[in-house]
Order: sequence, then C-alpha cells, then structure tokens
Amino acid sequence: MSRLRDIFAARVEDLDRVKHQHPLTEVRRLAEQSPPPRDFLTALHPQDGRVAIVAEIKRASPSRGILRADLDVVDQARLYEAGGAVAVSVLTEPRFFQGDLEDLSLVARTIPLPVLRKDFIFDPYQLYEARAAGASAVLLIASYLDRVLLQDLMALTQTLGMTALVEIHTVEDLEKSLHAGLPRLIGINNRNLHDFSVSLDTTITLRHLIPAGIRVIAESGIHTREDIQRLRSVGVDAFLIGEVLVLASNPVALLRELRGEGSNHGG
Ligand SMILES: O=P(O)(O)OC[C@@H](O)[C@@H](O)c1c[nH]c2ccccc12
Repeated sequence: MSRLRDIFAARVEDLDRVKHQHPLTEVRRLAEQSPPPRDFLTALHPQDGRVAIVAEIKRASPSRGILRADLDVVDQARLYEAGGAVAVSVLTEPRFFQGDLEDLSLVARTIPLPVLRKDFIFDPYQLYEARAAGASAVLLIASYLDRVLLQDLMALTQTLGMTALVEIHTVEDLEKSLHAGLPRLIGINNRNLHDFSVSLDTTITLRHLIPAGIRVIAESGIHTREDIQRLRSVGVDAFLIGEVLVLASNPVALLRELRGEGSNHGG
C-alpha cells in the first residue's frame, strides 16, 4: 500500500495549505458560479461510432519519472482534440505527476471537450475545486477510500453536476464501489497503484463482473490498436491513454491509428 499511501499523505499536506489560503466557503462559491459542466458520460458514446479515447496530459509519473518536463498543456490538449479524443484527462497532482489545477483550468478554457480531474481525491473541498476549475469529471480511487467516504464523494460529485469515474483494480474494489451507491462509470486500472505493475488482463478479468448499465473505461498500459481491439472484444466502452500519447512525436496521428481511422484494420 506504500506508494499510494505516500501520494495521498502528501496530498493531505498540500490540501491543508490550500485550505488556509482559500477557505471552503470561497471555493464553494466559485464552484456554484461556474457554468454547468460538459457532459462526460455522453461524450463517451460518440454519435459517429468512433472509438472513445480519453487522452491524458501528465508531465511525469511515479512509475516513469519525467515524461516531458516542457509539455505545453494547451498545445497538447489541442492535438488531442484534433486527433479525435472524446475527452481529456489532466493530472493535477503536483509532486509525483508535476500537475496543477491551473493546467486543468487552461485546458477546459481552450478546448470544448469535457475534462477529467485526475488526482488523489479524499475531501469534498477537492470536488468544489474541480468544479470551479471547469472539470466535468473526477477520479475517485476505490482502494484508498472507505465505503462511506466513497459514497459521500460520489453523491457530492453528482450534486455538482459532474461525473465520478470510480477506479477499481480488484474484485474487492468493485464490491465496495457497488455498495457505495450506483456508480454510472467505472474505470478498471490495469496498473497496480501499490507496485505499479501493469497487465491488461486486469480489465479482462473484472469487466464481466460489472453489472449492465454501468459504463466501463479501461485505464493504463494501453499502447497499440491491438490492445484496444482486445479490450473492445470484452465490452469496454472507452480507453484512458496517457504515456504513449505524451511521448508521441505526433499525437494526432497516433490517436487516429489507435482509433482505427484511416487504417485497414477496420473500426
Ligand atoms: O499512462 P498510461 O499507462 O496510459 O495510463 C493513463 C492513466 O490510466 C494513469 O495515469 C492512471 C490511472 N489511474 C490513475 C490514478 C492516479 C494517477 C494516474 C492514474
């Protein structure tokens, strides 16, 4: 549990500081004044039937270190939109991923796609912050949150008009999520957040245990068109892809290839 605990522990410290600078009442007011969020769930089902990719922006990760220190988040977001991504995920954790809430806010103001706040969320304050920054969705990591907290955060996310992406990695996480209310969207993380090992078999094992009606995103370790076809065949609705897109010299071309556009692999 150590790596994930370390990241959350750092996040608890960060949040204490932020709360002193900007009290909850202030952030809540900003959230309430923000325009209604774009619909994340609807975006996952593009009308033209194309493969739904949520493209991620991150400068670094604890498993890989620095990916691209000079990444321009606005340029990258525009490339993702041009490549046909249905939504964008922005890491807002500063220490391990070198992200910032301001990155999310810039992206949300620049492109029309819905934006996911990718962070280590454990406090309602962070949901108001997300909403005020223009997020349409937030990540909730089931393995870290107890059932009651998960339930409260899911409920507030919905009240604020955003979508909760409830992330699971094990059967226990799935059971906890289902008991915490009715998630509308579950992300199966192929990466073990405790030791960072990755296997797409995680999605293949857990997918069929998720009740009908819940949308499913496969997350992490997706590199090729073949990976996508393999995961589509077990009924995954959408794909969250970061590393290969951040490292790509031509993210537009890579997105098109991953989506099967303009290739002879078929859609
Ligand atoms: O870069 P990848 O392997 O394509 O993975 C993206 C995304 O799934 C990953 O960044 C992620 C999934 N769950 C998380 C939780 C916290 C931080 C990051 C993540």
